[in-house]
Amino acid sequence: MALDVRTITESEVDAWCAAWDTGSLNPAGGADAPARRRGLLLDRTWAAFDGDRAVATLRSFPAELTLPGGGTVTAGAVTQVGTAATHRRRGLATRLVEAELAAAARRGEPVSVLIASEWGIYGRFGYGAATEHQHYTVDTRAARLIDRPRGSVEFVDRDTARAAAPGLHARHRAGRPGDLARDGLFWDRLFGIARVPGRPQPAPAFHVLARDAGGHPAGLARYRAELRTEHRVPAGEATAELFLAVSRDGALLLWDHLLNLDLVTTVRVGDRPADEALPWLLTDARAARAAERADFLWVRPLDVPALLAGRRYAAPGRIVLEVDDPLGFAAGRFALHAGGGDGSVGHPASCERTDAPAELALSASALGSVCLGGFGVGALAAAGRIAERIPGAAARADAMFHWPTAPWCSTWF
Ligand SMILES: CC(=O)SCCNC(=O)CCNC(=O)[C@H](O)C(C)(C)COP(=O)(O)OP(=O)(O)OC[C@H]1O[C@@H](n2cnc3c(N)ncnc32)[C@H](O)[C@@H]1OP(=O)(O)O
Repeated sequence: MALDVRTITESEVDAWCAAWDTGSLNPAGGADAPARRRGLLLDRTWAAFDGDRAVATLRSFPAELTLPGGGTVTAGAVTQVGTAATHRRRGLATRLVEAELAAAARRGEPVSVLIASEWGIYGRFGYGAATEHQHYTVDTRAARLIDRPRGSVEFVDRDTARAAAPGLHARHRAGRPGDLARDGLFWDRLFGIARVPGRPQPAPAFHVLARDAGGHPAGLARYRAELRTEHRVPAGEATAELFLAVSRDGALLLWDHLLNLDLVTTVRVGDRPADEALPWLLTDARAARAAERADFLWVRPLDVPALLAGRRYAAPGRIVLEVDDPLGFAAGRFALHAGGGDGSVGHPASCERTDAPAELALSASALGSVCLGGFGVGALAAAGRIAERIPGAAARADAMFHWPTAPWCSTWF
């Protein structure tokens, strides 16, 4: 029987959730059926059907993605891609991804984004790894901050923290390429107000709000502590589930709080940027150990002019790019011209289709990797993933595309 790929109706939500549970190998997910319905946009919730049985899933939602320089584009954020083990390697995920990409292009979304469960899956569809993250473990006995923080930190209840979070995050993401806007449901789930389907309810946690010397909110952390001893010497661990600082003072205040918790000798903070400031805030950077640095957000360009003209560039310049895209969305030759502006947040740019000779040739996936400034054009060219048609073009583009703030997306979806 032919396998049908289409968006679902309201009456198919339970079947879709069950198919995702099977595809993602989670036998416990079904218990959360009502919680799962929240956040599903039916016209963006796809399934492959074998007869009337859903056997593969994919859904998306619109999310604002910050570009270098603070501009934003609407991204189609793709998640819950899964195929039942009985139906794998029959092209179902391919059909779902391609259907979603075509729909995203019709909706006018310049990019599609996702978090890849495995590196090897999504490059073939034109996605490229664009941001990185890493986890930190800090030995509080060795960690001393270089400056005394100015301002204050107070414990707040969960609802106060929940109320402060969106405003702080909006300030944070304005200056951080690669981050995504978060909706109310995201925050409700993070604070344990709404259930995260298929996962245990988060354990209760402490919330601290940092205020700068002027009394303005500058940071927010949510953390839990596990106390234990080694030979009756305290050896507790604190783990921050949220560490959101919008200024140097905000970061110093939150670190000062966490690193000085009595009975705690280890502080863990996950999902930090590639250019995390913590080591530079310590008198001994080795007190903070980074681990598991890895790709996080993958970007798939769909509308190249909208994407490239939406960001700012570190250096002025002109470059003609030839983008190879077997699916067609991003294919073509594009003239990018960056210049002007006062340079304080990079140079604005124009980007349009051109017949001029190409200077650099790259796949849609490679463009996805370099478009936020995290991975260098030079590095990809050296690896043979970007081809120079004119000597020196990669170095020129590298200087333009590089961005001083590493792209970072700490938003799991
Ligand atoms: C954004 C997110 O949701 S990430 C979550 C992704 N989902 C998971 O990891 C859940 C477990 N895995 C699965 O459900 C499935 O294996 C999927 C969704 C990854 C792939 O589903 P399938 O329907 O089997 O994919 P499909 O048949 O379209 O395969 C397409 C191609 O990708 C390749 N491929 C599929 N999975 C992988 C993988 N894990 N690693 C490398 N290549 C892969 C296939 O070999 C195939 O290549 P080919 O055409 O050259 O033979």
